[in-house]
Amino acid sequence: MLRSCAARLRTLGAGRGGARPPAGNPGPAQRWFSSEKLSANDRSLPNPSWNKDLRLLFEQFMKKCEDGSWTHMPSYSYKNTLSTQDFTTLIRDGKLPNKHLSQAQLFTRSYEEGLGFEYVMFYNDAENRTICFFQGGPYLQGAPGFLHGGAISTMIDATLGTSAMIAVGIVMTANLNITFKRPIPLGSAVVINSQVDKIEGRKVFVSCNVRSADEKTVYTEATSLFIKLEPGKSLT
Ligand SMILES: CCCCCCCCCCCCCCCC(=O)SCCNC(=O)CCNC(=O)[C@H](O)C(C)(C)COP(=O)(O)OP(=O)(O)OC[C@H]1O[C@@H](n2cnc3c(N)ncnc32)[C@H](O)[C@@H]1OP(=O)(O)O
Repeated sequence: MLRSCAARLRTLGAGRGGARPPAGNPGPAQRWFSSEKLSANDRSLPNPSWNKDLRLLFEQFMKKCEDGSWTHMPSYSYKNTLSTQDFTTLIRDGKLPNKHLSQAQLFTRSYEEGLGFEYVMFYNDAENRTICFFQGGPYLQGAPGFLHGGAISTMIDATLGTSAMIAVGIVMTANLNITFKRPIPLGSAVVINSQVDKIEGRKVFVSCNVRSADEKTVYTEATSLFIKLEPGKSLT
């Protein structure tokens, strides 16, 4: 099952809004999410810290991958990989601190198993949607017993950013507007349901809500603007 989802994922191009790479010439989006070489380190698969709800949601959506309507997205810590090289090559910015880059890894994958961000994302091509199932661990506490607002904002940014990247290629967050409606209990599984609302030139408008696993409680709502990066343009 895992293999069939990964195979479908590899057919995704650099994005609907952008040009798809020619066959046999994988584009950057394929490399970020492809499980070809790194599957042993895939952090989006269940581990013992996942609670019952997170496992159930994962299993439900892996089943939905079987008919090709949804795609499971592998996820890695991106320690000094091709992905970050793609990014630095794209923006051609000599001022990037290479000394730190050698130690860099993806923020949301930098905690030990169960302590920080445990999550998995699935993507629906026809509906333009990315869904993230997320369980915040004990190191992400804000108010006692609840998830820190910055932690949920991080996962919202990551989910919306993934939606935007699938749509157009490499993007950065230009703005992110969040309404916190209810606090999220630490250790509970939540569903971040995002969609691309509109693409205007390099601007990608995306939105999401965050609900409890049973969908009864709406915790958070957000809208965001991502900008597709212009090759060769310095950002600093
Ligand atoms: C990447 C490889 C990793 C691979 C691994 C994969 C990992 C799996 C994925 C996880 C996903 C993570 C997602 C996290 C994503 C971040 O965390 S990004 C970090 C936070 N964001 C930043 O640091 C961005 C800082 N800002 C900037 O660098 C620049 O302002 C931007 C956003 C790149 C835009 O700069 P620019 O390309 O020069 O664009 P610019 O020409 O100024 O504006 C273009 C248009 O957008 C409009 N615009 C720009 N900014 C705004 C704004 N704030 N409000 C409204 N309009 C705006 C302009 O008015 C203009 O409009 P038009 O005149 O065309 O109508």
